Amino acid sequence: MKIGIIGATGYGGLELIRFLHNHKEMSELHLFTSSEEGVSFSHKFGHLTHIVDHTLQKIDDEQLAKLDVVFTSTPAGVASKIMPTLLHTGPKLIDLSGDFRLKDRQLYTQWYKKEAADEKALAQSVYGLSEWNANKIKVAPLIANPGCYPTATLLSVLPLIKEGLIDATQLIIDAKSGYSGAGNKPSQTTHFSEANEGFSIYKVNEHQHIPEIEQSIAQFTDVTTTITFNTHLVPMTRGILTTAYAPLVGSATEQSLVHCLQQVYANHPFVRVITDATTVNTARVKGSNYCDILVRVDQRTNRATIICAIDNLVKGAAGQAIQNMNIQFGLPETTGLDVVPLFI
Ligand SMILES: NC(=O)C1=CN([C@@H]2O[C@H](COP(=O)(O)OP(=O)(O)OC[C@H]3O[C@@H](n4cnc5c(N)ncnc54)[C@H](OP(=O)(O)O)[C@@H]3O)[C@@H](O)[C@H]2O)C=CC1
Ligand SMILES: CC(=O)N[C@@H](CCC(=O)OP(=O)(O)O)C(=O)O
Repeated sequence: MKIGIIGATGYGGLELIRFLHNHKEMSELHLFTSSEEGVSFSHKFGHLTHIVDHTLQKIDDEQLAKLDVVFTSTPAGVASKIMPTLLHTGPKLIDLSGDFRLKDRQLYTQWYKKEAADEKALAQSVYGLSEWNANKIKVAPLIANPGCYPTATLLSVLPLIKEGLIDATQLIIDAKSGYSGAGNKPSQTTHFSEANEGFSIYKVNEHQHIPEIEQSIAQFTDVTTTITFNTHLVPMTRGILTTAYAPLVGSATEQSLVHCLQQVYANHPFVRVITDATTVNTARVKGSNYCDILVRVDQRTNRATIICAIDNLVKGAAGQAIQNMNIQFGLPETTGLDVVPLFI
C-alpha cells in the first residue's frame, strides 16, 4: 500500500508514522507539508534518524491521487478543503480532524467556528468508531476518525445505553487529557510554567465534542440525549481518562453492566474490560491502541460510574485511524498496531 500523510509534522502525523513503519502492508510512505517543503524529516525529528529519512513534499493533488490511502492530520477547516477533490480519484481517505464528523453542517459551524465541509463529501463520510461501525467503514471512501474524548466516552457508555442498563438522558461525563491533545502549536495554555503543576478545566460546557458524542449516541443506540460534558488538562503529555455517571435503569446491577461490556467487546482485541483491578490508569495504555474500561455501581445512589482510559494520540487518533484503514483493506485490525503499552 502506498500511503500519504498530510500534517505529518504534527503529533497525530508522527504517531501515524510510528505505527505505519511497522505495518507489513505498506510499500511506500509519502509525507506532505504546507510549510516545510524539501525539509528532511529525520533532520527535523532526530528520533527518526535512519528510520524515516524522507523529504517533506508539497501537497499536490496529482501525487495524492496515485496513492492507496491518504490521511489528513491537520487543524480543523483544512481537510474539508483537501478531501472533496480527492474523493473517488483513487485513494481511501481518512481524516483525523473534526471536519467530517458532524453530519449537520450548522452544528459544525456553531461548535468549530469554521465553514463546514461540502455537503456531498460530508454525505459520503463514515464515522470511524472502529468497534461500532466496521461494516460501513469497510466500504467507506472517506472516514471521519472520531475525536479523542468521544472515542473514550462512546466505547465505554454505548453498550450500556444500547442495552438499556443506564439512563443516557442523565449522562454526565467528566474528562481529563494530557497536553499533547492540544497539538504541537505552542500557546499560553500549553506554556510549561503555566501548565506544569496545575490542573485546569477548559471550554466549560462548550467543548466541540459535545455534539459529536450526542450524535453518536443517537446513531448507535437510537437514544436522543443532551449530555453534560467537561474537559480538564492534566500536567502530563499523553492520555485521556473519562468518568461518566448515569443512573441505573430497572434491575440493572454492576454485574449486568460488566457482563454487557464483556459480551460486546469479546471479539475486539483493543478494548479491555477491567475486572481484576480497582483502577484504570492512562499509563497502562500509553503508546498503545488499547482502551481500558472499568465500571462500578454506587449502591447508595444507584448510579453507575463508567471509567475509560486511552492514549489520545493512539486509540484517540492515529491508532484508530490505522485500525480503520485495516478494516477498509480487509486486514486484521491489529496489523501494525500490536504493541505493548509503554507504562513507565
Ligand atoms: N492531538 C490529539 O490528541 C488529537 C488530535 N485530533 C485532531 O487531529 C488533527 C491533528 O492534530 P495534531 O496532530 O495534534 O495537530 P498538530 O497541530 O500537532 O499538527 C497539525 C499539522 O497540520 C499541518 N498543517 C497546519 N496547517 C495546515 C494547512 N493549512 N494545510 C495543511 N496542513 C496544515 C502542520 O504541518 P505542516 O506545517 O508541516 O503542514 C501541523 O504539523 C486536529 O484536527 C486535531 O484536532 C484528533 C484526536 C486527537
Ligand atoms: C487537550 C486538548 O486541547 N485537546 C483538544 C482535543 C482536540 C481534538 O480532538 O479536537 P478535534 O475535534 O478538532 O479533533 C481539545 O480539547 O480541543
